[in-house]
Amino acid sequence: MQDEARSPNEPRLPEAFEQQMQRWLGAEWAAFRDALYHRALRGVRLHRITAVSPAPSGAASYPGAASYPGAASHSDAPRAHTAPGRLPVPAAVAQYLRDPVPWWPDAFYMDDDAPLGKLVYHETGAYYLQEPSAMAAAAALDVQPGERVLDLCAAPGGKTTALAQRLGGTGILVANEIHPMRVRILGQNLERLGIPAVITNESPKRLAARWPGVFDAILVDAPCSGEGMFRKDPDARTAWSPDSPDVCAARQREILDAAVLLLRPGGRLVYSTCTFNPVENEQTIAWLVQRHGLVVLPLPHWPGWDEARPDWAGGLAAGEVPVGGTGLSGHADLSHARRLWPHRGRGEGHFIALLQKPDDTGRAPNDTAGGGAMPANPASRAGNRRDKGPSTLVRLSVRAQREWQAWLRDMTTGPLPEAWLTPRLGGDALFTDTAGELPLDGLRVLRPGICMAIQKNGRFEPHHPWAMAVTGLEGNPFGGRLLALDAAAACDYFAGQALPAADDRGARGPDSGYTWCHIDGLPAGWGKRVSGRINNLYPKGLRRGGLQAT
Ligand SMILES: C[S@@+](CC[C@H](N)C(=O)[O-])C[C@H]1O[C@@H](n2cnc3c(N)ncnc32)[C@H](O)[C@@H]1O
Repeated sequence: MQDEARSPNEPRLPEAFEQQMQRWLGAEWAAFRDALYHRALRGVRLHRITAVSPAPSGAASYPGAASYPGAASHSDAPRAHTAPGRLPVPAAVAQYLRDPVPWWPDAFYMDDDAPLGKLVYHETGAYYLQEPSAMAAAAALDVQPGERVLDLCAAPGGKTTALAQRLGGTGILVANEIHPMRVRILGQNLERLGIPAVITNESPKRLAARWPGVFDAILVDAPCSGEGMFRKDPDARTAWSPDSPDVCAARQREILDAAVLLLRPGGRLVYSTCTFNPVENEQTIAWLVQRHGLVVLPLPHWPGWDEARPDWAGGLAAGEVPVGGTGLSGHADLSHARRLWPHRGRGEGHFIALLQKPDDTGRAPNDTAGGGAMPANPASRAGNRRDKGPSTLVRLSVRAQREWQAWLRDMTTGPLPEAWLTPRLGGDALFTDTAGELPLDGLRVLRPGICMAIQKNGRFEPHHPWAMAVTGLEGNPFGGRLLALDAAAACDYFAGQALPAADDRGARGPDSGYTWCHIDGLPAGWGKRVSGRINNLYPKGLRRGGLQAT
């Protein structure tokens, strides 16, 4: 339960942290400290499913429906929009949803002990578990359909999945992560949620050299000293040292230098951290404004979104008491940025600022139209050469294209997305062309798009991410090849067990071949019907026992 005090055995807050926060917060210190010794708040963002009704009569019911705290006072703010094609929230999930999170549609608080991470529906990408304050950064960027969007520090991918929801499959989405292990987790999460993104494993500096001025909107969810995670993650307390904020601030500024280069004139940048220290927050934004001439744009006042502190932007020496009210630095527009405090709102500690890059005339316009010119792509001049690695994608030969489309016709029914008909080849894998004109050559690319199939011994084999790219039964392209699993059978499937071809646990399907396995239209993965049984093609690395049906 969210207000229970934490166990006394957990590590204490670092003393130097306590001292500095006490100096900054003054009279508020006691409330702040008290909040940090309570449990963190938990949240969930629905992805393939919806609990927000398009019409009042169709409303899915959830226990917290009557108590949305910001509904009355924020009715004019950019509130929920429903995504067409989302499925109704299953009862097994609905029972755990509590109050809506005001700043993101179809996002909810949940109890501390809600087992949503262990339900089979989690493996279908029906939702993403995310702490409520962490949903604020993507809300602040307010991505529009068709935009070119970059998530520069993306792993494990929570915010990328929110940005993708706003794009709805339009535009271009690049998720970058510098860390080679973390980029794999990012890949798994995006695949589970069926997100068509280009995933790169690069330093921001190298991306900036390759893609200058390309993006309409960039999220820099910066690596930080993590003070805002102290109550969610006790390890964050032990990892912190008094030097952490300054070390992180230097790294954040390098990342921001690159982000500004990547942004088109007039484009938007959200900078966010999960820490309290002004050196990583107001002072970094003040530095950014002075160095690159960006303008800080106002953000909404959602419940618990406090104005940032212009009076903390002036460069405080360790132990220095900030001068309240008057503003040390003259960056009055820093109050447009927001601080989410654990003792004032319902979430963990975060900082978010929305900035705009001036256009070519030096002004910061409010236009959102059009991206910058794409840099030249040497790969596109390379013709139909088959290079190694997915960062060099080539068109299929005429013959291979014919074979692919014949196989695709056999696998599917009905009209297909253009991207499926004309995939690109990267090594032996066929990917949807998610990057468009964005040149990928010379970059470390984990996935250039959705991997639909692998070419093996002159044949095609469907690949797991393709199964996850589809939601729903109406108009389902795999219409002749469906296998319905009930939640109990899905527990077996995700654990890697072979499924009987037609048993009394709800598994039904066609007689032969590749089969799209699902739970009420939520994707699970591929199976292959062979000699009266169904081979389980769920990837070995993702298999998980002990999942729950409810
Ligand atoms: C706060 S986390 C991102 C969380 C992610 N946006 C999400 O919502 O799931 C910051 C990320 O920045 C990455 N990072 C660390 N150093 C970096 C650097 N020098 N440049 C770019 N990214 C870096 C970390 O590996 C980490 O994954």
